[in-house]
Amino acid sequence: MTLELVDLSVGPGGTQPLFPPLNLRVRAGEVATLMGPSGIGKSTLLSAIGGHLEHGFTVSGQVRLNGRDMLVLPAEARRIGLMFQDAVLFPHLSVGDNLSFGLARNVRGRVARRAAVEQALEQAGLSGLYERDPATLSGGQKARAALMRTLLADPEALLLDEPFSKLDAELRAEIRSFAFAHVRARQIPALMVTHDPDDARAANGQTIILGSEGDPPQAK
Ligand SMILES: Nc1ncnc2c1ncn2[C@@H]1O[C@H](COP(=O)(O)OP(=O)(O)OP(=O)(O)O)[C@@H](O)[C@H]1O
Repeated sequence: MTLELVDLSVGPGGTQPLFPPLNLRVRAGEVATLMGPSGIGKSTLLSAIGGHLEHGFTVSGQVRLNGRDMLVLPAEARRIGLMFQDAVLFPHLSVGDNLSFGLARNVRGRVARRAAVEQALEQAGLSGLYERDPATLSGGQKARAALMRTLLADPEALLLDEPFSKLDAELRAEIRSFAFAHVRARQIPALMVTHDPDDARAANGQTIILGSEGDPPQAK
């Protein structure tokens, strides 16, 4: 699986794009890192790729996943998973029901769905916590559960928007390697926005600096 961005640019409609057209090819199992000054448009770019661009923004160029053009598809048809720093578990659902919510629709039947969630909980080191109230989980457990919920949808690419920035240093390293290990095991391409050079080093893929050609970020 490969994620390709071809001359991709994004901007508020009717004005200059936020950054020069971007060309990028992220290979299967690679975590590519996207860095750049605040306000340059990193999160907006991820939203365009995932299909969650806010009203009023326009996108030009192409997003190709396994050769298929994504920009013509609605977000739910793109099979692109998103993990961001404020990813929270739904407070009114148990931990297991949170994961079940993410589970791909093609897993049918109560028993099969329960088994898939139990297996995911085990992979995330959360065995036995199906019925738990998410509020009672530790920060690391919550982060692993949120990532598992995203992965259970069986995405063909993963977008990470500063997903570790609210975790302390030790947890950050743990959750980071957990996330990257899953990207490698599933052989999906991943694109991560971060301000932390340690994240980029750990990702060990390409690093793209938006706005590195001297273009000033747009005024906020
Ligand atoms: N809903 C919105 N309406 C209008 N402008 C917006 C909206 N969301 C973002 N912007 C503007 O678009 C530009 C890009 O924002 P974006 O959040 O993508 O930047 P970023 O590079 O991810 O920044 P940071 O590193 O601070 O998260 C900024 O100038 C921002 O003010």
